[in-house]
Amino acid sequence: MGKTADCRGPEGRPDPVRSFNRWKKKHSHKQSQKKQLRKQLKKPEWQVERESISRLLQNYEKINVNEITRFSDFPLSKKTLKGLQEAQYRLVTEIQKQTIGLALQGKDVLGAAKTGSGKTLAFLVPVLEALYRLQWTSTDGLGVLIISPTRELAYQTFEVLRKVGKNHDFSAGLIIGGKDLKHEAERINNINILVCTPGRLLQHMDETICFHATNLQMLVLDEADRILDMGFADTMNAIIENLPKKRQTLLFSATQTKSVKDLARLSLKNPEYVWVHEKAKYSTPATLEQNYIVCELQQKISVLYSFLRSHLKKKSIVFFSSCKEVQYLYRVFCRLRPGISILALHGRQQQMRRMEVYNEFVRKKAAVLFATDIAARGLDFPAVNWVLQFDCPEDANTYIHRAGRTARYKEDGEALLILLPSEEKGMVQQLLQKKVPVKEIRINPEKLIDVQKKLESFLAQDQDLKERAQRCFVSYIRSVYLMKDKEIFDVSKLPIPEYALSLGLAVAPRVRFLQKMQKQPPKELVVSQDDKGIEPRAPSLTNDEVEEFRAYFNEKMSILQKGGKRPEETEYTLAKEISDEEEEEKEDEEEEKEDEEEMEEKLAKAKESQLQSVPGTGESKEAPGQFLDRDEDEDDGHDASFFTVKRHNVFGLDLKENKTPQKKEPSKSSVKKKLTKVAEAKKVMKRNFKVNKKIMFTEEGESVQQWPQMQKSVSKDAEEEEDSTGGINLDKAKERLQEEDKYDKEEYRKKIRAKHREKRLKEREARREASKRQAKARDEEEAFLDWSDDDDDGGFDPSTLPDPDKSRGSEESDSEDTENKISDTKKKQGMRKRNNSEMEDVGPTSRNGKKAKWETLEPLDTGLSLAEDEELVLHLLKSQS
Ligand SMILES: Nc1ncnc2c1ncn2[C@@H]1O[C@H](COP(=O)(O)OP(=O)(O)OP(=O)(O)O)[C@@H](O)[C@H]1O
Repeated sequence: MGKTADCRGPEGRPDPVRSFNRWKKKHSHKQSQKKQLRKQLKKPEWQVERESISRLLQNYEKINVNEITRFSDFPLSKKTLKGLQEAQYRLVTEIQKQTIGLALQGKDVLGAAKTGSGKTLAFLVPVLEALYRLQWTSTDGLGVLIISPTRELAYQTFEVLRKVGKNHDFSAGLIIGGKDLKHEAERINNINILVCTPGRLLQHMDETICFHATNLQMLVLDEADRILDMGFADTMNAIIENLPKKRQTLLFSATQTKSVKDLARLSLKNPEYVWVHEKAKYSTPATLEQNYIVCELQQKISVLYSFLRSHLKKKSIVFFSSCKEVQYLYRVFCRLRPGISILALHGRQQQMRRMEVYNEFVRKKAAVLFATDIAARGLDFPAVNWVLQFDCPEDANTYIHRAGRTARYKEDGEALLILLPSEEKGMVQQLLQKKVPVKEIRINPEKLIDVQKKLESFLAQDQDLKERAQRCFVSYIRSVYLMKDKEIFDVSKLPIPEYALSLGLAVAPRVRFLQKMQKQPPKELVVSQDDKGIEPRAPSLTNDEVEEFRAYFNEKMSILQKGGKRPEETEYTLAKEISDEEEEEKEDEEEEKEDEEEMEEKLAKAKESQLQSVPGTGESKEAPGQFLDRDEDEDDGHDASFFTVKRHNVFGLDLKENKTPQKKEPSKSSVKKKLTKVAEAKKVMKRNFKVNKKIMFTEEGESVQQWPQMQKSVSKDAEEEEDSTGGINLDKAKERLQEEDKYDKEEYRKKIRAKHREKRLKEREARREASKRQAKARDEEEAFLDWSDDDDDGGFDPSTLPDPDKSRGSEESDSEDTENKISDTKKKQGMRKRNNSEMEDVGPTSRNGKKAKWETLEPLDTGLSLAEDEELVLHLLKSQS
C-alpha cells in the first residue's frame, strides 16, 4: 500500500514521472545484474571455480550444526550437492549433521553412531569436498585413501562414491584382493580416491613400483575399530608408515575404538569425538526388535530349519561362527528344500562368486543368506527382515554389527540370537551392559521340525557330504575352544556326541585337542575368577611361545615366498558358499595360501591376548571381534587328519603339558634349534642312530651295499676327520659331494663308452655278413652277364629279365669294404671270357655302361605272363646248354 501511495500525485492519481523513475531504477538494477552475470559467464571456468571455492571456505567457519537439516545447508560444491540430490539424499542424518561440518573444517574426526545411520556419506561428502577445494586432478595422484575391512564393504563404499561423486572429475578406484594385481598396478597411479582393503593396499605399496601416497590429503578408516584391532595390526602399521604425517584422518564405526594407543598410531591431531548415540538409551536402532532363544546345541539345526519354513516370504541373514559350518549347512539345507532360496557368502569363495552372491542377495526380495562374520560389518543389503545369529557372537560388539544388517535407516527389522544354556548368562549380561535390549522368547515345541534323520540319510548316501559334516563339527568345536571369553564359551560343556548326531554323523569325529584338554587339570584351562577382567584368549601364552609361533610362521612364510607365493591379504575375508564343484576345487587349491593368513591372524590374536593380560598397557578390554573369520582359513579340509588340530600348541594348551613352563630355556635358543635342520641332524648324529642297510649279492657271490649308497670317492682324511669331530662340517661335506659327483660322472662315461663299443662291433659283424651274401649273389649275376655278352645273334633278349642292377644299386652305396670285397671276389672267381684290359677299363663304369645299353633296348613283348616268360627262359637256357 505504502508504495502505491508514493507514486500518486496530489490528486490521488498515479504520478507518471515518479512511476517512470521507479521503473527506470529497477530496470537499470536488473541490467547491471545481467551484465555482471554475463561478465561472470565470460570468466574461465577455473576462475569461477576458484571464486566459489573461496566463498565455500569462508562459509566453513560459519557452519552451525543446529541450523542444519539438509545437505544444502552445508557449504558444499554444486557438483556434490547435485550428486546427492540425484541419489535422493536431501535430509541429513544425525551423524552426517554432526561430522560433515567438522571434517570440512579440516579436523580429524572420530565418528560413532548406530548401525545403518548413514556414516558412509558422513565421510564421503568431506572426501569429495577436500579434493574439490584443492582442484585435484589425475596428475596429482592419490589424494584420499578409504580403507575398509572387507572386500564387499569396500565395493559397497565405492559404489556409493561413484553415485554421489559422479559430477566431479576425480578418478576413483577399487583395490581389493582376488583381482589381477598387474591390471590394478597399471591403473593405480592415476587414481585420486582409492577405496581398498588393507592387505591389497600394502601389497601395492610393496610391489607396484610407481605407487606412492606422498600427496595424500585424507585417510578414512571405515569400521575403524576393526581395522585397528590386532587382526590388521602389522598390515596397518606398515601402511601408516607409508603415509605422510600431514593429512586429515577420519575414523568411523558403530562401535568406535577408544584405545588411546590406536589413535596414537594414527598420529591424530586434537581429534573431534562425535558419539551421536552416546546418551541414547540403547546402542542399537530403535526400530530393531531383538530376541533370543535358548536351546541345546543338538537342536539348533532343527530350529533353523523350522525358522526358515515359517519365514518363506522374508529376507534373512543367518550368521555362523565358521566357514565350514556355512559350507556344510548350506549344502544340507539346499537338499532339505525349505522352499526359499538359499545363498552363502564366505571367505573361501572366489572373488567373482562373492560378488555374484552379494549382488544376488541385494536383488532378492525373499531369500536367506548363510554367512560368516565377513558379512557382519557395514554391508547395506536392502530390506532385510531378519538377522538370525545361529552361533553366539564372540562379543557384544560383534552382536551389534551382525544385528545391524537389518533395521537400517528408519526401516524395521528383527534379530534373533540362538544361545546355548551355557552361553546365556554371560552373553545376555554383556549385551545388557552394552545397552542392547534383548528379550528371551521360547520355541514352540510343536512347530519344531526335526531334520536329524534326513541329514543322516543324506550322509549315508554321500561321502563328500559326510566329510563336510565332520569338518563342520571340528570347526565349530574349535571355534568355541578359541573364543576369548571363557565365561561364555566353555567347550567342556558342549554335548559332543549329541551335536555330532544332529549333524547327521553317527559317530563324533575325534578331536585331539579336546582329548588333551580333558587330560589336563581344569585350573590350567579356565582362568581363575580374579583374572577374569583381563582374561586373554590363551591365558598361558608366554613370550617364548609367541616367539616360537612367530618363528614357525616366518619359516612357513619364507618357504611360501621361495615358491613364488606372496602373503595375500590379511583382511578378514568374506563368508562362503559352494555352488559348483569347479569353484570348490579352486577354493581347495587356495587353502594353503589361506592357511598362511590364518597363522598371521592367530599370531595377532595371541599377541593381543598377551597385551590384554598385561595390566596397564592401555589396551581396551573390548578389543573388537578378532576371531571373526578365524575358521575361514582353516586347512583341515585337505588333510586326511582333519579331525586333529595341527599346531595346537600355538594356543597354549599343549605347552601347558610342560608342568614348569616358566623354567624353560630362554626362548631364542629353542627357536633357533627349531629353525635349523642342521642342528637337528647333529642332534640325531650324536645319538648314534644306525640306518638299516640293504645288501645284494652278485652272481659271483660278492656283496654290494645298495642302501645307504656307499661313498666311492671318499678320501681317508675326510672319514677320519668326520669321526673325530662327530658333527657335520658343511664345507667338507660339500667337497666330498663334489668328489662323489665327479666319480659318478666318470663311471657313467665309462659305461657309455663300453656300450658304444659293443654297438660298433655288432654293426661291423652285421656288415660282414651282408657283404658275404652280396658277393655270392653277384657271382651268379656276373656269370650270367658274361654269357649274354657273348651272345651276339640276339636269340634271347635279357631285358625281359629283372634288372639285376636295380638291386645292386642299393648295395653300391654300402661301405668301401664291401666294394673292395666284391671286386676281390670278381677277380678270384674269374671272368673267364673277359680279357685283362677290359677289366681295367670297365671296372664299375663298364657295368654302368652295360646298364645304359640295356635301358636303350626295347623290351620284347612275348604276349605271355611273367610266369610263362620265366618258363620260356628256362626252357631256352636248357636248350642252349
Ligand atoms: N541422508 C540420508 N538420506 C537418506 N538415506 C540415507 C542417508 N544417509 C544414509 N542413508 C541410507 O541409509 C542406509 C545406511 O547407511 P550407511 O550404510 O551409511 O550406514 P552406516 O552407519 O555406515 O551403517 P553400518 O554401521 O552398518 O556400517 C543406506 O541405505 C543409505 O543409503
